[in-house]
Amino acid sequence: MATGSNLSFVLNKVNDVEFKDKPVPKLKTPHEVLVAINYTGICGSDVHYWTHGAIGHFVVKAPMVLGHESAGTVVEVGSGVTTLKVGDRVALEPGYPCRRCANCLGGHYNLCPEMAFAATPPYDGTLTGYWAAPADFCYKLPPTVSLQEGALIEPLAVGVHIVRQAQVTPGQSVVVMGAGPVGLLCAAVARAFGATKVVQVDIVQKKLDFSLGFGATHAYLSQRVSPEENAANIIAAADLGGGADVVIDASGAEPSIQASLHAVRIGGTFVQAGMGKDIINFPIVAFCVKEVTARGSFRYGSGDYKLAIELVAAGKIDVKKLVDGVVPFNKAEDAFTKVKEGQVIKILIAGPNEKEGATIDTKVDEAKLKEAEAAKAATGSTCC
Ligand SMILES: NC(=O)c1ccc[n+]([C@@H]2O[C@H](COP(=O)([O-])OP(=O)(O)OC[C@H]3O[C@@H](n4cnc5c(N)ncnc54)[C@H](O)[C@@H]3O)[C@@H](O)[C@H]2O)c1
Ligand SMILES: OC[C@H](O)C(O)[C@@H](O)CO
Repeated sequence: MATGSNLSFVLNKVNDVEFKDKPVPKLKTPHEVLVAINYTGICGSDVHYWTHGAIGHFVVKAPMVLGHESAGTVVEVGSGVTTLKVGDRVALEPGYPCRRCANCLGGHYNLCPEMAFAATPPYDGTLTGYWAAPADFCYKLPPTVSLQEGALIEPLAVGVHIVRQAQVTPGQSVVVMGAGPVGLLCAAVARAFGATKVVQVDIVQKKLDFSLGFGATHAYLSQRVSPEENAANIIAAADLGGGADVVIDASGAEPSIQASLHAVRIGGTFVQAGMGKDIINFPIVAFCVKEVTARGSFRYGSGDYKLAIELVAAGKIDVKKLVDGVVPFNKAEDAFTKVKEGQVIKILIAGPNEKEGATIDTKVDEAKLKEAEAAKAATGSTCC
């Protein structure tokens, strides 16, 4: 049961946020659980809604709670829930599809037109005390994965989906345009999938310096030259021969999308994940004569959260390295400012019922950890 406050971080309108105590949500079906939010990361989209009030046709027309990168602890379970119990620590998948349309039934629920996604207007987000959600969209964290890592499963699942769209296989070369959280995670996932050369590209040197200790094997600082020249430099920097097997755009920037089509090899794959300008100039002839396979990538779908958790549990991706700090709930606006100013890669906001100033995650249960290690030794599995 909920025993704390349901203080929420609400965006009223552009550059106008406030803390509001809202009623604790009620379970709407027997298949839902109530989760006390422990930690929430800030996504670029949260900051964009705060500073611009809209992303594309999603417009903030009424006050909306921000946040969708969260992990928490189950405090109540509906009568039909068999997979979770009170006390379980979970990563929240924050978008709820209709489960009935052709996309949902065809296995692509992330493309559901009826998707109710947290902190995408008109739906409230997870920077709140308690969150009611379908149990099957709450993923139990293995004892070896902390709640702070749990809050990073959402952006990692974005990276997993992108690299799956790219169909990266062992031994391939991958170029990732952009070294923000999404690009960094794409590079790390590509390495975990067996890519042997992963080139991170950005316009900010300090982001590239970080990338080399995270997922990338090579880094390239994009220059103010033509896209063809930047592509040639990328190819030379990592000795990619005729070009990269896969190029992922995680920047949304027009010059980087153009360079992508010149950096990919003949017959290679290009995935567009960055979301910048709606309309850009695209090097259509390079795309055509190389017979490039091009795919989009949107959020995450079947199996992406599960794999993201596996990658963290197995020690393949150390998401903690992305976290620059943890702030108490009442410092949420400062945290948003730090992200807006580019001072941090990721900053976590503790839930309103976490101890004031909580900066250290102590939620790993030692007994459960030993139990899991024994199970892992017996089965080779890393999952809960
Ligand atoms: N497809 C999806 O489901 C999905 C999900 C989350 C985010 N996104 C999008 O993915 C992109 C990355 O997200 P993020 O949170 O990492 O954002 P971010 O803004 O932190 O990262 C973008 C990076 O691109 C770099 N960049 C800008 N111009 C560049 C250029 N010409 N060449 C190379 N790099 C350049 C920036 O310096 C920055 O580091 C954004 O466009 C975001 O909207 C997409
Ligand atoms: O991680 C998923 C993305 O941040 C969301 O799609 C965002 O744009 C909100 O709608």
